[in-house]
Amino acid sequence: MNRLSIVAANWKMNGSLALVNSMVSELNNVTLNENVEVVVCPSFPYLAAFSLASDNVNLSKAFSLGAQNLNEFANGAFTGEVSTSMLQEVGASYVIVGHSERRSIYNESSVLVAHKVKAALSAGLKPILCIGESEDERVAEQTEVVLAAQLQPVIDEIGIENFKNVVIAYEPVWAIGTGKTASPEMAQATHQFIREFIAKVDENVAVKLPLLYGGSVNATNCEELFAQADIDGGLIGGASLKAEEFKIICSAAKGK
Ligand SMILES: O=C[C@H](O)COP(=O)(O)O
Repeated sequence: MNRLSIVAANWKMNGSLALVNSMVSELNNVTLNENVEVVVCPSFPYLAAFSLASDNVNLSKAFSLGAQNLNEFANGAFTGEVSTSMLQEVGASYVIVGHSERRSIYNESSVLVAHKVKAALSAGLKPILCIGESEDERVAEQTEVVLAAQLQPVIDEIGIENFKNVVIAYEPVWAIGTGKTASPEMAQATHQFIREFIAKVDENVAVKLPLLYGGSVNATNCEELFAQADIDGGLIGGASLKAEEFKIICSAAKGK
């Protein structure tokens, strides 16, 4: 099938220059399976340092740099914001968009998320588009409705053909940072729904789309999760800050 698997580290508002340097040298020793890419997304101030440290050790091209957010405008009076060209200039090639923490804490709507996805793509950055339901929504059996409502504005904004440069991360909100991972079967069923949702619009795009799982992935549960037919790696929070554990997770990913 030849579908890329991706393990993406979302450091959130954690980390330090020391972690950047130690992580780069640890990652330099990881053996990845074929067709696997690892993306590290530290906070904005550490992007350039990560780039430089990777260049210094000549880190394999299978390791990429990503940002955790972007502004949808090219430049201007947006204090505290960061543009796509700035991200590119410091070496980022991916950017996380629509993480549930941005949606809930910073009130980012699915329409704004769609604009950010478009801005990322226009600048040649690959968006890692996060979608996921809350615990109440799952209990109310609204998961599929919620996911469809998060995906549709992006499809409308960028057109399905542009999903060939998009990565989707399914992260059930109730599993993020809680230690409550979705069971591999539950995660697989939801990933299958997402792939079929995209396939209804374009089957070729759906087959190649990397679908990552996020939510309390760790060294113990990663193998079983990544073995599921529609799970193409993970978006890793807490466990991505511990080099030894993150290395195990990276090695568990296999291209499909
Ligand atoms: O972006 C990463 C996710 O929010 C998962 O975080 P976690 O692995 O700490 O649960």
